[in-house]
Amino acid sequence: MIRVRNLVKSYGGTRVVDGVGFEVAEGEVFGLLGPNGAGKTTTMEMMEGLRKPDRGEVCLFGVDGIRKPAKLKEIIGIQLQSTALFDHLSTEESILLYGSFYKKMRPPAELLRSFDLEEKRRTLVKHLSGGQRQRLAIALAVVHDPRVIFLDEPTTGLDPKARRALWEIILHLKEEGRTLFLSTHYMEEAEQLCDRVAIMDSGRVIALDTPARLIRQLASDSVIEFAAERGVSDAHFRELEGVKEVKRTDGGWMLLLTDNLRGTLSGLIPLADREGLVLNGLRTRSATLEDVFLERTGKRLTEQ
Ligand SMILES: Nc1ncnc2c1ncn2[C@@H]1O[C@H](COP(=O)(O)OP(=O)(O)OP(=O)(O)O)[C@@H](O)[C@H]1O
Repeated sequence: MIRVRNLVKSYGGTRVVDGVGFEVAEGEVFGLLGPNGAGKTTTMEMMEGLRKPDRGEVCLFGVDGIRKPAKLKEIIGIQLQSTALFDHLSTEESILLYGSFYKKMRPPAELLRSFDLEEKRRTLVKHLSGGQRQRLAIALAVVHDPRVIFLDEPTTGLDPKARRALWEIILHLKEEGRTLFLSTHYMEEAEQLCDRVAIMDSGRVIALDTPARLIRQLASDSVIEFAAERGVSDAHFRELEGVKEVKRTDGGWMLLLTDNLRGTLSGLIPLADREGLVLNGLRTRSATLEDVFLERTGKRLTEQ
């Protein structure tokens, strides 16, 4: 089990991690979800023994991560936001090199197979695609068969196909019984992969539960979005049947959070006619983790 208690880290008088704590069970996929700068990487690096917290406790499977960071090395695998790969080594040579850093090593052929890199065995790292590089970075993180794997925004910058391929790999690592700890700012990724998520904002955990329970706790189950137009006051929208909240995002969207999609829509159309609203980009969707973040912080996790 992983136990983190009251982690605190400041830079130049600013607390970037401000009393973070949670527990992660063995075999769980646990996600840290939050916008850029929320403190996800700093939290993870303190858990990995790479940064020293000002205060707090980290215990991973009985190892005190703060006092005994060297002991952590054999039980954790880390894929950093930009794992340093050697461009002039082949995929297989990279695996052999990283394996030589540890007491125990998984057979390279098995790793190449599970990460779908068999055909790229002799290919130099510099010739790999973004998705292949990322798969190699994770293969290198598990070369010594660790119990816990840390993945820092593993799919950032990948196209949807490569992202899905990586999700398969992450779920396979879970099936092998490993504990996975990942950070992401993609709510869909957190919903798909994580058993539980801690949502972070400004150095604090503002919500922690399974994605389904977090979404269920919302007052509204559906969202109506359209391009916001000036001139119509929010009060008009608040009066529509079912509307629980009205938000305008920095990106120029109007969001109506409702527990009665049909009722709100049937009031919205006549309102638009009356007020001369165009309702550009009108769409409806079920509530997501994005809305959990929005409800708790008043901000959007990712601007569209
Ligand atoms: N070594 C450092 N010195 C000073 N400030 C730092 C340092 N490392 C991180 N920070 C600041 O701490 C805050 C949290 O950064 P962190 O990288 O943990 O956030 P994050 O949630 O992982 O964001 P991202 O998704 O961008 O990686 C940011 O404001 C960042 O600028």
